[in-house]
Amino acid sequence: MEKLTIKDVELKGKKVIMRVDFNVPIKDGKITDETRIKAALNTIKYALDKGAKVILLSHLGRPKGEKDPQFSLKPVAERLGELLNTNVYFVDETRGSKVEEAVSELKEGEVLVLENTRFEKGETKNDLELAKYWASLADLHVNDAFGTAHRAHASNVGIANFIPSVAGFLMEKEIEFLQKAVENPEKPYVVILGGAKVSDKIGVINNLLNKADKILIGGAMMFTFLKALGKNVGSSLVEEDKLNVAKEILENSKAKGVEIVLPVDTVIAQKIEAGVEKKTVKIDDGISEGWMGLDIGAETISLFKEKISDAKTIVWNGPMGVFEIDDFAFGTKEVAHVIAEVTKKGCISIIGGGDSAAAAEKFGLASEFSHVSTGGGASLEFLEGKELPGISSISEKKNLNERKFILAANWKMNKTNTEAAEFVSKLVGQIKTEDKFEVIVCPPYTALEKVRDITSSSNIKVGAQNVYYEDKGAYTGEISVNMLKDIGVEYVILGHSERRHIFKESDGLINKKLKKVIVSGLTPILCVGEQLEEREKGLTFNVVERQIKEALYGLTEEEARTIVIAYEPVWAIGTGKVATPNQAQEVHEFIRDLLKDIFNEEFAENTAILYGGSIKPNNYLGLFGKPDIDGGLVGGASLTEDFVELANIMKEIIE
Ligand SMILES: Nc1ncnc2c1ncn2[C@@H]1O[C@H](COP(=O)(O)OP(=O)(O)O)[C@@H](O)[C@H]1O
Ligand SMILES: O=C(OP(=O)(O)O)[C@H](O)COP(=O)(O)O
Repeated sequence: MEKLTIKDVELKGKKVIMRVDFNVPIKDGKITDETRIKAALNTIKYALDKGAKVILLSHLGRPKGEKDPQFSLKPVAERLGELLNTNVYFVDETRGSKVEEAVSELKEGEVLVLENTRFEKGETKNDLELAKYWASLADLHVNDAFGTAHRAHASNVGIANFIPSVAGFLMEKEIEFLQKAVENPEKPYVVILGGAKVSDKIGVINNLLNKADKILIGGAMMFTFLKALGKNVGSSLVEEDKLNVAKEILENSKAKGVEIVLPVDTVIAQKIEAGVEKKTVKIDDGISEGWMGLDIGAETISLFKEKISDAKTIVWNGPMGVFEIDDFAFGTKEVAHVIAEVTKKGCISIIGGGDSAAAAEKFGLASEFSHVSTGGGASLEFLEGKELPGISSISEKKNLNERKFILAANWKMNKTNTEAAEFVSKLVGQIKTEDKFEVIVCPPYTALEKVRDITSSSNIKVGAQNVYYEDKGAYTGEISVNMLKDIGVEYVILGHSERRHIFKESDGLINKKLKKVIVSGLTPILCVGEQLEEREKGLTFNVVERQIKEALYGLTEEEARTIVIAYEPVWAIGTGKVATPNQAQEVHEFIRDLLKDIFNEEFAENTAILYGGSIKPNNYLGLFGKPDIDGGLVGGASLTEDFVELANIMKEIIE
């Protein structure tokens, strides 16, 4: 599954709330490394050039949910204006009238920075009320904050519950490079780990043991491994509680045929300070008490160079020594140079880590790498194979050969024949699906034939909103399947919540209707969904499971194969309340797993599961961007030209 990016959506005139990671080091009010600001410029400029009204959100440092001047984004906003060479508005608030006024005055092509998101208590708690507020300021969310992707916060994750969230260019690039390193790295694949803590990197090492050919370990973390091997490491930085873990990793690496390369010499000193006495000792000779290893030695640099020389993929996380002090920067510098050299020969080299990136910048080598990640923790967790919440919350592109996608209109008891003919004639002229998805219009019975006549020259199909299961007879007011087939109807909605709760249709009756529709060669759209009090009692899955099992009772896999399912939470139908994309996805996933249990994996994967309930153009991308939502059963919005906009949204994101 690929993520939707800013390039896949319309921006002109839209209010775009963009989450960036401007968490830059600031000393005495001065930004000491602006890598992260520069990394976001492409996306910001693109949005502005397309005529969007851009509202930037970011955190800075770790204020504890209250205003703290030392963490104000004001200096960042000023620097951004210089880098963009344009006026950047700044509001020293995170919500309220000043924010709303500034947003309302924003013109196309202008940018506004709001104050530090972490001045809000709800930010780090992923408070949905706060997320909903920020979402209310805009039409679209662009997530370009890769460095924050391992955090599930309101401004990068919660917000995606309320408006569509797409990836910015930085996010897209980070995912592309790190995915390559995790999923299908070209070999030989060499991982170089350093930095201060084994505990930070254990997950990476264990995950990469399944992929890497060699893992080179420097930095402070080498001493935990060396001590685990019985070496005397003096007063070097060791994580005593990780000695067994280190032993396990060394054992695992042998079992997996991965070569773990440890330093053979180290530069030692008695203090971490510039200008102190230092010397190089062989690891096998041991380090005296009071001395600590602060860099890898010359022999180790040669050894690492030889191990790196034929690499086709390199991931580097963590400096080889205390690179901030020149006395102990040589190992990091030399390793960076070697990586730059092999990169020139076609190796894919990725730096994943804030300090490693800073080291590359320090030696003027950052541009020599294939990719320098802007996220330390985020790239680490990505390399560990973890799912990052700030990535999974971004809407996904849909792939044509995945399964059938459908946009269905349930007009309910609306539109006379004349109104129906007039409206559907417009739809025929405006809806172009490019064969990417099915469009079905379900008018009242009285308009079925007329609508079928008008749509027969298009690829819009027609469906009924109900049917009876008998072929004919004394069933006043009912319609038979044959009557529908006779006028070219192909789909039938069954079990809609209004049929169930207003007209008291039972699961048993729905089962009979479903069988009749299927045996007659029409396609059923089976509606299921819980009522508010059932959801509040935590019975959603129980209700949906019962409705599906009862409806499918007695049907073989072959007979049920054509079925379409529509999950319509009753509390969201016609109420203006819409299930959040995550709420809907959760139930869709449950339904797909239930179909797997009832029939099999293939059946479940091939069944279209539509969402229904207050779908509107401003929430549809977020819903349809979820992996198990295959389209919509649209009520109110299908009676207006919003329906055309919904079709256009689907066209944009199905590739
Ligand atoms: N031998 C060492 N002894 C003590 N600290 C070290 C040593 N080698 C590296 N470090 C420290 O490790 C820190 C960076 O580690 P880490 O945060 O894991 O890197 P990254 O941010 O790239 O993931 C640096 O501040 C560096 O000074
Ligand atoms: O600097 C960051 O992470 P990193 O130090 O792991 O690169 C991100 O901006 C996240 O900040 P946080 O770790 O305070 O949540």
